Amino acid sequence: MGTLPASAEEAVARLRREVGDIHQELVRYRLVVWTAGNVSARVPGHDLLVIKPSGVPYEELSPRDMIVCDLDGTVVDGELSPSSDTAAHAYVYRHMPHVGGVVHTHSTYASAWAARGEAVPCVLTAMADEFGAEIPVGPFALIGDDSIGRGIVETLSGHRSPAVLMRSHGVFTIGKDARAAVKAAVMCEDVARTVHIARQLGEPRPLAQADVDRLHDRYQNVYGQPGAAR
Ligand SMILES: O=C(CO)[C@@H](O)[C@H](O)COP(=O)(O)O
Repeated sequence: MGTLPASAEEAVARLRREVGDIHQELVRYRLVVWTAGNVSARVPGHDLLVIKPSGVPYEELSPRDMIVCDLDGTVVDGELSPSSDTAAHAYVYRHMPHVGGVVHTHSTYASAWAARGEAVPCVLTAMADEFGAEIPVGPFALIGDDSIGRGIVETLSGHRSPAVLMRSHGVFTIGKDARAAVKAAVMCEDVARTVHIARQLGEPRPLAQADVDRLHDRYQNVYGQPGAAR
């Protein structure tokens, strides 16, 4: 096991609290059952990430349980085993330097689209706002090496969406920080549900690309309070 640089200790302590606490949002928004989801955050200025421990019930998570890993997924600081998706999170951080947070869930409606290997079409203004496009499908990949991370990066690189439906598996989202990635996971499940319901009654109508662009620009740059997180 490596050693945690002294220069990272303050940021790690903060991220252990934030990452531990934000897992409750997965429960609150019903994105997970049992322990089937995880959140990580990049440690700014360091090739390190903070991620939840594998298989620990969310109600038992505490800041000291959070694991610090390097961007190869090797544990640097922590007593427990890191999430089984650590390799995927680490791969994303290595190959997408703008990403500060990664989330994985098996949320029901989004995972149903993943089971069909079908992208969620951009047919709602809320999708244009948050995703700026369809929510794409990534390749089927087995857990245990860089396959899932590679599929996430190959699908989302150059794509507006912060969410990808990994075929036959579930949702991975990215964001500038863990909160942004969690929000993307919440919104992904919401629109996956709405579009699924719409499709039971007919074919949803597509949005014009120009309208998608305008809506996305407004939401990403104007919506909410100046300087506040969206
Ligand atoms: O999809 C899988 C396993 O197939 C994982 O995402 C688990 O569902 C969550 O694993 P931990 O983060 O608790 O290790």
